[in-house]
Amino acid sequence: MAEAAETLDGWYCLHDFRTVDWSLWKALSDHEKEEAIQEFNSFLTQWELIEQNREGSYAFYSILGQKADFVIMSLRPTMDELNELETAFNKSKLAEVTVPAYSYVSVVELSNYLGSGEGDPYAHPRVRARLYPVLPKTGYFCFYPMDKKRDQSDNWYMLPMENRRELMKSHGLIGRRYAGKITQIITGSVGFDDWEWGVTLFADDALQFKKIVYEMRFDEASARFGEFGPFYVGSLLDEEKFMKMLAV
Ligand code: VOV
Repeated sequence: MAEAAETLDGWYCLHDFRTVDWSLWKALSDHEKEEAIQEFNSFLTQWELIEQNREGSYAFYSILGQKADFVIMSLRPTMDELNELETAFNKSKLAEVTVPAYSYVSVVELSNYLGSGEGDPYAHPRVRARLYPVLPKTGYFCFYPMDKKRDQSDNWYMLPMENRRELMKSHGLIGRRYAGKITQIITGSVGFDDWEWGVTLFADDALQFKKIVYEMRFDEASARFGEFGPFYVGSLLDEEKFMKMLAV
């Protein structure tokens, strides 16, 4: 049996994609619309406070195309907290006019392919900053789930550790060329959701998503072993932009 990579696991993660039912939204009175927006803004204030207290983090983006209208990505120390957050939103006035479009459950993950360093990795400030991150508020967001292949001839899980390490090293070198342009959050989802990882990318130039994903397609770790789910891409939202989006 090939040696399993060891993972360091950080905050739990929920990507919650919603579509607005515009007919329902338009049918609300101005007062009801105002109430729904105020209630949602109070969620945003809560999430910001939690982020400032380093008890979790969030990202709020509109989604381009027909797959969804917006996404709330949330990080919390436990799945229970994510469950509470999701239920609280579901009970809100705004949720009444949205339809669930897609969701993804995972946990922030780092592997030991490129070494685990000295001592307790969970005590290391640089590791902690990656396992318990403040999600960037860049202009653009991209999310997709992915697997590593388990075919007869190309089975990632049957490769010796040493080979996988070499492949991840090459993957990491490509990634490093995007330093300052893209921040990646890799979340593991084996046992939690339908794919093995969630890939969330943040950038101020949306074109960099295309560039990195394309470049990685030529790298063996992705070229031979990567299998990909649906892609979601969109722009940063805040109270003001969301109000503009909802204005009818
Ligand atoms: C933005 C840049 C970037 C950088 C610097 C980077 C670096 C690294 C390193 C150093 C490592 C290994 C150690 C660790 O930290 O876990 C990883 C790990 C991983 N990556 Fe990555 N990745 C990037 C970006 C990046 C992208 C764009 C993708 C999607 C691939 C594509 O084809 O669409 C991806 C995927 C992954 C995955 C699924 C894993 C886990 C694989 C596993 O088998 O465990 N990743 N990644």
